[in-house]
Amino acid sequence: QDAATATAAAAAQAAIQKAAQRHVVVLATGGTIAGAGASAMNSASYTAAKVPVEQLLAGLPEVQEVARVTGEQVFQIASESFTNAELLTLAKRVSELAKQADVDGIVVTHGTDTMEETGFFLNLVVQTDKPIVLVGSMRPGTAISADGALNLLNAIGVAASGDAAGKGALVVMNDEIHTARDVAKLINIKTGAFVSQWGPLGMVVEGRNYWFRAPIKRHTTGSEFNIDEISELPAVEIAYSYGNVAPTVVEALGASGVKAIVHAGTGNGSVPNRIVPKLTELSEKGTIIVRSSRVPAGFVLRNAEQPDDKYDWVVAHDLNPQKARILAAVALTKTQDTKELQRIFWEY
Ligand SMILES: NC(=O)CC[C@H](N)C(=O)O
Repeated sequence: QDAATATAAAAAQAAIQKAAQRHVVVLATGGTIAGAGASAMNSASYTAAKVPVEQLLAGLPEVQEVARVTGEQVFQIASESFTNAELLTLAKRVSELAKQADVDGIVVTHGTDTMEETGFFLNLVVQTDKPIVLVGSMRPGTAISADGALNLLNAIGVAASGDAAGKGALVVMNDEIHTARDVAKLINIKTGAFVSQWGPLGMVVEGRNYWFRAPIKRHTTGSEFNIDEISELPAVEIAYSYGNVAPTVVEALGASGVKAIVHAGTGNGSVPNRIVPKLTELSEKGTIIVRSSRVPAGFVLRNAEQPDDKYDWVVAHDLNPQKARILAAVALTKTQDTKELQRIFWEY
């Protein structure tokens, strides 16, 4: 028994040492994980995107046991202010690093507000099997029970582990490993903010990954999209529906010349009677209409609630409106054909 225990302990130690030799690059973009508040009591009132990556890593000496880590400050912003320009810059940098033989994994520190959008974008366009792990925090490092340190340590550990390879872009938060494709920020204020409606892929406990499932949708090396060939993203905007919604927003979006409108519909992607003729008019003129839902779980069925075949609309499958925006923009870099766009929405 003792011999077996000693052998297992030695094997675990050897695995840790091997992982510690792996090189993980931390690309820092800002958010609460780099936030600072006035006092330890400030868990929700603070300034995001203050602390530079060197300081984040210096405050976490434990990472040296997990990987050889280098930091790079890409941006220092709150993630609600991300634009397509930041998405492109970041994805191109991730792609470059992934091609380097001396890089084993990439971590992106990010504000939590739009982490699901950036994560899904990287999942779609970076052609690599190396782990890409997004991480953030809900409390700034200055707060009591700040969650950033363990989240970052876990993210670096996942990025350094061989077992995270080939699973696409991941989000590691609150001890859970999620596919960036499924995960969404569904709770604000609380540290358990991120939920995947189809469940997390696994958990990290005491530096070890425990996997329970793998993504089935196309991503990274299985994707037909490549950031190295994308220099611009077309304008795609979201129109939100609710009782008494006026056609003003849809009309303004149409007039602005957007390439696609994601309709964040009610229920199963239902569209108010006043909005339907506005959207059909736009799709007849060539604007792509993607029917999504403001309901955070479930999925939109083609030709249920609205005759998508007749109107030549696309349904967003289970993607929430903000993720549907990302996929529509990426897909439109390759095709304007609605049948092709619908295929892409089923497959990714
Ligand atoms: N918890 C957070 O990271 C939110 C901070 C900020 N709004 C952002 O998304 O960057």
